[in-house]
Amino acid sequence: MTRIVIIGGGPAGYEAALVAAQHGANVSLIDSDGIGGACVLFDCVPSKTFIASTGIRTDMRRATDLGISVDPSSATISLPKINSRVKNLAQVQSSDIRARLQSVGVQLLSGRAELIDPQIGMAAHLVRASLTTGEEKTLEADVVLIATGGSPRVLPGAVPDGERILTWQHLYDLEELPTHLVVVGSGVTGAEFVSAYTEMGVKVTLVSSRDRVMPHEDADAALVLEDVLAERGVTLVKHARADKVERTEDGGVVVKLSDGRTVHGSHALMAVGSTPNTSGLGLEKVGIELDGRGYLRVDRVSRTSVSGVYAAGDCTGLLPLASVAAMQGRIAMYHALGEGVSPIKLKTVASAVFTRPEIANVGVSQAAIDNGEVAARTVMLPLNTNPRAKMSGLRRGFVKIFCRPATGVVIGGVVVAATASELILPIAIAVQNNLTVGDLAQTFSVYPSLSGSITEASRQLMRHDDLG
Ligand SMILES: Cc1cc2nc3c(=O)[nH]c(=O)nc-3n(C[C@H](O)[C@H](O)[C@H](O)COP(=O)(O)OP(=O)(O)OC[C@H]3O[C@@H](n4cnc5c(N)ncnc54)[C@H](O)[C@@H]3O)c2cc1C
Ligand SMILES: NC(=O)c1ccc[n+]([C@@H]2O[C@H](COP(=O)([O-])OP(=O)(O)OC[C@H]3O[C@@H](n4cnc5c(N)ncnc54)[C@H](O)[C@@H]3O)[C@@H](O)[C@H]2O)c1
Repeated sequence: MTRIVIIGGGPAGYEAALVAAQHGANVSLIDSDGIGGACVLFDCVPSKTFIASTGIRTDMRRATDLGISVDPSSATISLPKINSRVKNLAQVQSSDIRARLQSVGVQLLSGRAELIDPQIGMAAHLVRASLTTGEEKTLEADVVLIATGGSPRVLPGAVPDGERILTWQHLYDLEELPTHLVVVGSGVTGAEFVSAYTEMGVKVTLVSSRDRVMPHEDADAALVLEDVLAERGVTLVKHARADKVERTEDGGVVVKLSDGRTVHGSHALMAVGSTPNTSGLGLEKVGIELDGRGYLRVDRVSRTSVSGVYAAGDCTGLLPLASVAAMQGRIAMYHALGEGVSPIKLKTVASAVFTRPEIANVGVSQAAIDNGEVAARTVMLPLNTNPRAKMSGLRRGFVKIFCRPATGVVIGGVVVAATASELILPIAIAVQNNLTVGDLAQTFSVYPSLSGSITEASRQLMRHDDLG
């Protein structure tokens, strides 16, 4: 029986453990923070739960347009109740995963793990688990999976104190909403929290090192979001690199920018990226070197350079998404256990930014098409032409679809809509399965529905030769 030791219990680790145990391996999983990892306990799941509460306020604000008057400012927000809901849901999710792992026979250990091979090049590896009980346990493994995730990046001049200078992991401990939140960093994390706190009625300033929000996302989508945020009163400070964040005498914070400007607020949320959890793992004991940014290098089946040692998830820096982490973990186990496995394909990964409106995408990007990397036919259909959007009072958003010029095969798309994270699926299915715009166009969509814009956009993209 193959002995597998997994270090880290986030999506990469727990999905790998489930697959490996179901394929008959003897699996031990060691995690220092709790089953579900940072994803379930501190990052993805809590943020989306919090955003679900803020969405109620968005709907209240928009209700007036539909003829129902509710005053969002008179609605009482109980932050302690929202926070305890966030934390309870995370714990429940963690317990559910724990129960599933136990039901398939995975041995769960709570503590920190490191490799302790006595010499490089051993056929089997040794892992020492320093358990939270104070005991130490040494496990022998034919296969080790490192799935240790990442942690919020800390700027030397802006060390979070958990009270006023915060990482996203501190937000659910606040007893009151900030009066003026300064969000430093305009990546996906920053954008999601700017949107969420703005919808809660909090004054928000966004400090962006670039000239726009979410520089890595679709530029048209980012523009829609910038418009919405400006309309909601968000101040965007562009080309602004934060050097320091300090507490002020009045109890607030000041963000000091590298060009001498300052931004004052009641709280600062540092959303300046993450760093991989790859120190203290004993990697030198097996002969693994990290890349220049501290990530573990892996190939498309999650192998490191050392036989029997795999890595998956945010510690590899491949694409920091829960879905990708889980897939990397599963692929590692299929490969290690000799099952047939296809290398991971990032071109088919669908992802979403949970702002209001949401932004979702899959496949090749508009930027890759515009700069000539990929040849494609493209269409962008504004949502305000969609009957269902009009009925629901949705003014903003669009559907973009990209297809191969000759064959009409769908290679990517972007959706900006309140429910873009759901609407992206038909395009993702098309990309994954090499379907054509003809296939999408000939599919019945419900009338009236937002997904009707996907079939309509596909029709607009069809040429006579797509008709088959
Ligand atoms: C604010 C935020 C929101 C996000 N929202 C989304 C989203 O909506 N959708 C999405 O797909 N992705 C989202 N992500 C990204 C997603 O959370 C990560 O991609 C995902 O958590 C990666 O999973 P992982 O298994 O690699 O690591 P993690 O979830 O970080 O888990 C790693 C675990 O390993 C443990 N560990 C570390 N070192 C050791 C050690 N030496 N011994 C034992 N255990 C150890 C850690 O304590 C942790 O529990 C979000 C990220 C952030 C920051
Ligand atoms: N909904 C989701 O799926 C979701 C949500 C959050 C995060 N994520 C994942 O996590 C990844 C990382 O996102 P992120 O936003 O946490 O990190 P990021 O690294 O993408 O963005 C951090 C931003 O902070 C800026 N920055 C860095 N130092 C700065 C400084 N001193 N002053 C001002 N700005 C500074 C950077 O230029 C960058 O734009 C995403 O690409 C995504 O894969 C996913």
